[in-house]
Amino acid sequence: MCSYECKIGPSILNSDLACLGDECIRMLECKADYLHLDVMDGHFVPNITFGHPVVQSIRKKIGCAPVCEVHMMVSRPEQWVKAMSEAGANIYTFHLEASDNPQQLIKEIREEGMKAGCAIKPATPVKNLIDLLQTQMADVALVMTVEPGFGGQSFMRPMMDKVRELRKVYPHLDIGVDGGVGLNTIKHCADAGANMIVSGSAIMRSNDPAKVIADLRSAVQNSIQVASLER
Ligand SMILES: O=C(CO)[C@@H](O)[C@H](O)COP(=O)(O)O
Repeated sequence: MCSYECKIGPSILNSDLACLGDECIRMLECKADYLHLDVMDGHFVPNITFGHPVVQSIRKKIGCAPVCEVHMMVSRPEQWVKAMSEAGANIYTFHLEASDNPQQLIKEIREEGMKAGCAIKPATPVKNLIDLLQTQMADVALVMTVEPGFGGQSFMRPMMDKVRELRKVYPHLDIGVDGGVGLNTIKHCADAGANMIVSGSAIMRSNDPAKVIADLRSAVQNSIQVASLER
């Protein structure tokens, strides 16, 4: 048996932000496993979204059970750990490129009661992330499959080599992909070994988001099953 499970996390970046709370509820009703909340500061990436006050409002609206990952596309990610934990985030995913001391940051995130995720941009070698994980294990490794900053970009298939490499070294780790992931690209992600699937426009812009989520899930589950049989 494979020891990782498929989890689908809609990115709400491309939703109607005027009704963000309702959009989050809609995604959970469509059987999303978690919500992926894109936090951007206009410095680490050329776009601005929202911070911990909005995360707190979302938490109030959705209740305490649903899992929220905050994807911190910000410089100095260590400065928001406590605030995001108090706002109700469950997974705090920072960018390796943005942190001076990622080992320490992972410890601080856990001390605040959250899971720690570490993301890498397309130009960052996967070796940098593996080196970090060898010294300080994280809970989630997130491979960006677009340049972070905007939804609706094209999937970068060469990033699957990074996912494959991570899966080879860490058979039990939660490995995420983020950017341009939809029904046309999910098989590449699933076959490479990704199990946390962040998908924005493919879900949010569909007339039947529940079906997109179900189809993404079965693609990943099929690959997990095949991988189990090959072992
Ligand atoms: O973090 C990001 C972009 O920076 C992503 O979460 C996107 O928001 C995903 O949207 P799609 O590429 O799936 O439309």
